[in-house]
Amino acid sequence: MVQSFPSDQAGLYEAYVALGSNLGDREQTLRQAIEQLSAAEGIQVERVSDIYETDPVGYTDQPAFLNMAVAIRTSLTPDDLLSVLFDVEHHLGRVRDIRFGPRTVDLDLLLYEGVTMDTERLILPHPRMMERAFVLVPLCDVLTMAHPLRAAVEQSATLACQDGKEGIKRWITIC
Ligand SMILES: Nc1ncnc2c1ncn2[C@@H]1O[C@H](COP(=O)(O)OP(=O)(O)OP(=O)(O)O)[C@@H](O)[C@H]1O
Ligand SMILES: Nc1nc2c(c(=O)[nH]1)N=C(CO)CN2
Repeated sequence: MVQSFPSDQAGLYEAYVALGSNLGDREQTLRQAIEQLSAAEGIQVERVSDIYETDPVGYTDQPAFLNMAVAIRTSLTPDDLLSVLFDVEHHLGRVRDIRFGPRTVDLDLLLYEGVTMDTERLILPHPRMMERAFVLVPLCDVLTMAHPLRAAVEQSATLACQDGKEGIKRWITIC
């Protein structure tokens, strides 16, 4: 089921995207990904998190990641937005082989307004976001104070970090 809620800017919806990279020049790749998102029709990048260096989670025999998140406004539907994320991954050389394995870049759609959906191609909110400090800590940077999920995200991020399962350190402060 898809639910949509009115946005405060006509025709533009608020969405949050997580980015990760652990192959090649990770920082440059993340910056290129954000440039490509900004250049895409129907997408405005509103806020950019700091970049964090994080221990690999899940499949651990791989290099450390750089992770970050962005808040965007978009006129695209969730499905069309996901297609843009796939295009950016493809342009930046993402090859899909090992699930949870190393990648030049990974872009996940975390939240799109108040939409909840569960299709074969797209699940919203992202099904694994609340258990991943490498997602939640950067997300806290770009969620506004007014966002209804902010307190829950902050609490989960704190717990995920305290558990000590995920080493995460601020790598570069963007602004
Ligand atoms: N919210 C979402 N954002 C991105 N991809 C999603 C989402 N929901 C479902 N998918 C689907 O998940 C599939 C696998 O995505 P991907 O290769 O990025 O997984 P992964 O990065 O290895 O693992 P994870 O999804 O846990 O980050 C994609 O083909 C996509 O269709
Ligand atoms: N630290 C970290 N670990 C991961 C990451 C990631 O982006 N950062 N992505 C994964 C697959 O989605 C699996 N594990």
